[in-house]
Amino acid sequence: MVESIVAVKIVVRVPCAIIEHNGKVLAGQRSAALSFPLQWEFPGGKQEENETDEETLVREIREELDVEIDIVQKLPVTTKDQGWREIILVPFVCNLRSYNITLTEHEQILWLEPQDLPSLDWTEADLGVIKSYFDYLAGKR
Ligand SMILES: Nc1nc2c([nH]c(=O)n2[C@@H]2O[C@H](COP(=O)(O)OP(=O)(O)OP(=O)(O)O)[C@@H](O)[C@H]2O)c(=O)[nH]1
Repeated sequence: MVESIVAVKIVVRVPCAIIEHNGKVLAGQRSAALSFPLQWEFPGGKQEENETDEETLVREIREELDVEIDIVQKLPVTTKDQGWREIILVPFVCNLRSYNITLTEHEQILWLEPQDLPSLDWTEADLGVIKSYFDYLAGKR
């Protein structure tokens, strides 16, 4: 008998927010207790069943930062193969409706000038997001 093993890779879609405010961009430091501890990311999270990208994003930002956002622009996705799963990061440029952020998951947040974003230790997938964001900014000039 011939047996075959079919490896099924989990694909996880993760909308994330590039939040702009007064010319700066919000970066979130992941909790020491999570995967990729203390690395930096754009807030967001895994899509749940029957959600659109935008619905996931609004829900995750409420959960993580307790704040409402307006979505300005969807940017090209970045994919990251993590071996057992593939992450599809879906970045959105966003604005804040109010400035009262309460952190529920992140160690800390920083507001950075766009050109200073690469100075942080980002999760690998975010390097593609930062590039997409720089392309977006260049297109606006
Ligand atoms: N929110 C967010 N997640 C990111 C970014 N970059 C990146 O690789 N990810 C990965 O996408 C997944 C998002 O999951 P999550 O935020 O809902 O929850 P989590 O960290 O507990 O997930 P995990 O424990 O499965 O890794 C994580 O594995 C996270 O490491 C990013 O910029 N923002």
